[in-house]
Amino acid sequence: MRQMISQTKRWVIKIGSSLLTADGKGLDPEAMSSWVKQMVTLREAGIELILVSSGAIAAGMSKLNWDTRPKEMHKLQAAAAVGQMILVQAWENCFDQFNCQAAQILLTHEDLSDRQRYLNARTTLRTLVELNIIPVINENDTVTTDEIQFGDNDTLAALVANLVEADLLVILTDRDGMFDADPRTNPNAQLITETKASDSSLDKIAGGAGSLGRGGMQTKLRAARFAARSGTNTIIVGGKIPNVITKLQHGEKLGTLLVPDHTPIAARKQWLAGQLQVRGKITLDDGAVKALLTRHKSLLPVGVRQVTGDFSRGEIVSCINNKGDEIARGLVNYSANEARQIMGLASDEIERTLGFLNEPELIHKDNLIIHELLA
Ligand SMILES: Nc1ncnc2c1ncn2[C@@H]1O[C@H](COP(=O)(O)OP(=O)(O)O)[C@@H](O)[C@H]1O
Ligand SMILES: N[C@@H](CCC(=O)OP(=O)(O)O)C(=O)O
Repeated sequence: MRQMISQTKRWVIKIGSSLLTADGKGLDPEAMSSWVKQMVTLREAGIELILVSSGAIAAGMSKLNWDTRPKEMHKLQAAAAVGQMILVQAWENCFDQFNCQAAQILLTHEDLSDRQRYLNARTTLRTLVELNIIPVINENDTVTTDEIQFGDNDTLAALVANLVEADLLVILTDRDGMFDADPRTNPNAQLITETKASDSSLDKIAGGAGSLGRGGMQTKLRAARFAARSGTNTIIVGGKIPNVITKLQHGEKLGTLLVPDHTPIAARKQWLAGQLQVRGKITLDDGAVKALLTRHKSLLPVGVRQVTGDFSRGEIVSCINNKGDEIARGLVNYSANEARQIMGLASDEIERTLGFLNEPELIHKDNLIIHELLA
């Protein structure tokens, strides 16, 4: 299986805060330079590369002499604003040493949730990669709010992997990979070398973050599942292992490899599945559940029993069965109020009831993603 890694052509490499900062004492330029050296070699071997780098808040905290991570959003944002400059300068210096060009991209959730902005981001990234420039991505922390932030860069890296249809997502972190228990609390924990990203037994063993990072193993596992949607393999691995990137490229069995078990889903559905903000819920009757899950049909108003929440046409809603389990998610063709008026009706009654007809379906099958493909 690891030999397959040496055949891959497009990688997203994510480096976490806990790794980038030498124990919270600012950035670790030596480590950064060593990763850059390996990335440049990878690039020279014809592998396209995108870097997702955390560390702005940690670098800012160190510059401001703050010992503990603040809880308040505005202070985190101030630290990120200070730190992002330091971070990107440090990367620029490293890439410069190896005569390699890099570019900064700061993304917000909205850049990936709006279809037009998603397409723009994809084109820009592709252009940079074609120009042999290595994009260095971080979340645009200074302008995000609680509700819309990715929060952890594991999720961001996975959505970027979906965006560019990467073959491999490498998550470099401060542990050698994912262990069968949190190694902070269990010294006998064993490294998991390879499994399916969908393996549900992993849910129990992936714990939260250390003091600097945001997500811990939980968000790395979620990221691997997101990445699996575009057929992307994920390796969670220790960034301090000497020449770790080069070793992975040569097929060495390091870290935890999480493999997808689905064939890649179409780009539009990938985009849909990556949407984190659900605006409402639609409860389906049993017939509609079956039509969606087994016959891959569109959702018609006739199969709807209840509509909860306040959403507009074009927003994302969750489809639930009568037990409240989510079975699908999709882009809705009618607002919540309109959906309430037409639920239970045949499609040819929509126009008579509302006075207009957008579409005969409440959610078209092309805009619907069923639960097995959701995280
Ligand atoms: N099962 C597990 N295996 C490995 N590490 C785990 C596990 N559960 C929780 N962790 C914690 O996750 C931390 C890495 O995540 P995090 O602190 O968010 O780092 P990063 O900044 O690299 O994203 C590790 O330091 C470890 O303490
Ligand atoms: N965007 C933030 C990263 C958030 C974060 O802590 O992410 P991670 O260390 O990857 O869990 C920053 O640059 O500080």
